[in-house]
Amino acid sequence: MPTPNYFLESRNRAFNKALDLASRAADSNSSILLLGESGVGKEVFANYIHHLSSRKDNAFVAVNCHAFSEYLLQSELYGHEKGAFTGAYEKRIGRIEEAHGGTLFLDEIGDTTLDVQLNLLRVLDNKKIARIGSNVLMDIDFRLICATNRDIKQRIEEKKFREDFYYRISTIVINIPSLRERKEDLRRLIDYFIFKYAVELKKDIFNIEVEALSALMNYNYPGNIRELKNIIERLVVLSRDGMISIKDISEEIYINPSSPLLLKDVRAAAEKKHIEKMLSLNDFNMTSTAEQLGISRRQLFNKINEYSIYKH
Ligand SMILES: Nc1ncnc2c1ncn2[C@@H]1O[C@H](COP(=O)(O)OP(=O)(O)OP(=O)(O)O)[C@@H](O)[C@H]1O
Repeated sequence: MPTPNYFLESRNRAFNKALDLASRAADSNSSILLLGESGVGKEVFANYIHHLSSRKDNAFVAVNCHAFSEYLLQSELYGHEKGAFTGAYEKRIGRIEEAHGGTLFLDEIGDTTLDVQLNLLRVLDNKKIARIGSNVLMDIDFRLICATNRDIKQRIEEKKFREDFYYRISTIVINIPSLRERKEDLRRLIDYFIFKYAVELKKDIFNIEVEALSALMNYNYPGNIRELKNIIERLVVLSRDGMISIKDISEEIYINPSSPLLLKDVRAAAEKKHIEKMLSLNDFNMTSTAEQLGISRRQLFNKINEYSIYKH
């Protein structure tokens, strides 16, 4: 198994508590339930736990339960014999069987049906499975880690989640905070992803414009680390002359700040964008740009200085 590549250093109390629980639980065989919004790194945590455990040299098998209909999920999990149903042309090993000796990670467990939950409960109790279309029971040994971004307690109240199954999968519950709740880690995560993509994309990145950094630091990241990662990849791809620029940051990032933006900052950002656009349309001719903007050349010159606008 290759060593996974992720950044788990943190100055946040809740995140460090989650890390501490994960490492203390890693070597037991107890079922772990990871809770947190989409994109906070639940699969990364599951993988981290697997690598800290004595099962690390065996498989880590991840299944996204949300990605399958109930029927296909059962076949994905248990596998099937040739001819078990129409379309089963070949024998197929299920994901649970693949996880034998290792770790099974069931993502979006909150989205499974009561039948799927009941079957899994039996497997956990009996430690045996049979492929669909076969009566042969096989002994199976895996460590279960589940994750969800749903409110499971509410699903139980709605009778959409079996309470007995919930207790079975949640011996250890780990809450992973959203990125908004761990702002103190944001700067180092930004640097981590810039470095990661600079290496991957073979681009030298020397600097990040102050405005770009401040926009990234103020955004609220509803998609959490997944969103941050995508934004930085895009910025590194688009970077020129080793510089990450505010120009490549989409508007959406300004309009969803985690803390309210001052009106003067919003005004300044919009003004800067518009001046840049007009300068570029006028091929950086100061006289015609100033004329079209309805300001004097001197005022335009001051704005260019104030907003650090460069000709590219
Ligand atoms: N600590 C981290 N270091 C590096 N990359 C990370 C980290 N946490 C998350 N990521 C990256 O962010 C993305 C989302 O992470 P992951 O799939 O683990 O989140 P999730 O909580 O399981 O999301 P979902 O609920 O949507 O399944 C992945 O590309 C992952 O590699």
